[in-house]
Amino acid sequence: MSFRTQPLPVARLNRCQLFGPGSRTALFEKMAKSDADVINIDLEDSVAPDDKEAARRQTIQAIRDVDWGDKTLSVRINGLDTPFWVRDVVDLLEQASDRLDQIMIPKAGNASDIYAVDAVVTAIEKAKGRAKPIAFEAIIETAAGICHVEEIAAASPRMQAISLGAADFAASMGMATTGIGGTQENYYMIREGQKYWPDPWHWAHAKIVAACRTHGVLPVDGPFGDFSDPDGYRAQAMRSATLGMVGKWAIHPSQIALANEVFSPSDAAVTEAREILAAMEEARKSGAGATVYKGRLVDIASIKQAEVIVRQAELIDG
Ligand SMILES: C[C@H](C(=O)SCCNC(=O)CCNC(=O)[C@H](O)C(C)(C)COP(=O)(O)OP(=O)(O)OC[C@H]1O[C@@H](n2cnc3c(N)ncnc32)[C@H](O)[C@@H]1OP(=O)(O)O)[C@@H](O)C(=O)O
Ligand SMILES: [Mg+2]
Repeated sequence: MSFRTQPLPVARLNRCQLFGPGSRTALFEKMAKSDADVINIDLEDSVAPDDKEAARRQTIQAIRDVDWGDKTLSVRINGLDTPFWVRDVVDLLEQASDRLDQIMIPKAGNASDIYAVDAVVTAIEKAKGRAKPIAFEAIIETAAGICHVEEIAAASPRMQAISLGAADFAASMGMATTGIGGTQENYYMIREGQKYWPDPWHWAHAKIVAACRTHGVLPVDGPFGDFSDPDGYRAQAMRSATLGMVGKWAIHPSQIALANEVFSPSDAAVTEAREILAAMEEARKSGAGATVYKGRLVDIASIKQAEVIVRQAELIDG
């Protein structure tokens, strides 16, 4: 292990991030009552330009008036290339209550983008004496963002999560698809007349996980646009969980249970993880560094793998 140990991310559940436009006030109570761990009220791409002012005002009101329970409450501001983002940040910090936990920065391209938002947020927090510091999450959804994902993850102590925004990412990369997440029709291999569809987002997901784990940030899978395809959503979520992601966005309430299912370790997985830890403790007592568990090698690395599962289970059990 490098001398620089790997920091742990914030200890909170992030299995499902439910999105809803700040312009659709009728959804706020439904979002608050949902089983999502994180709520993202959107001021960006699900809000039409003419509705930006009203969406911002309605969102600030909802942060104050709606009972969001113990959810992580996050607002996606507009991109730094728009005329809206500064006013989004200033009004959220000056007018919304301390219930707001997090700001989501879309289309993050480099550390300077995070720095710019951090400078504005920090100044207003100091001016207002805000007790609870605002956390940040960023979306990697451009070619620049994936190239600079590590500096983005390290750009501020406020950084708590990073997601892949598949639609904008595909557009920025010039990918020949209009799909949002999941396998893509023309991205296949063929062998002996059989088609096999690999995951076109795999490399970006893996790069985001590596940057996040290096800097103690939660890696999260972004949207899956076809909410009439639960199997496709679940398959994408399971691939992301296997790669080390901790959750996935829901762009429709029907996706919440799917995300919670995939990103909550099964009872069998938790039992196995605890048994592996017990087997390794026995090995340690006998002075061994490796042992056999159900016919498989387990060694000190297996402890860390098992601890990931047990930690997640303990977060869920509260
Ligand atoms: C692409 C990436 C993104 O930007 S994703 C994030 C931004 N997008 C959004 O926030 C979209 C969120 N979803 C919606 O706005 C809606 O779900 C919908 C437009 C997709 C569908 O709405 P609707 O037709 O009203 O849905 P239903 O009739 O099926 O609704 C059934 C029922 O559920 C309630 N509902 C609908 N949506 C939500 C929601 N988001 N949260 C809570 N409740 C919701 C609806 O009111 C109905 O309730 P009822 O049964 O009580 O009537 C991008 O960044 C990238 O990848 O680059
Ligand atoms: Mg986007």
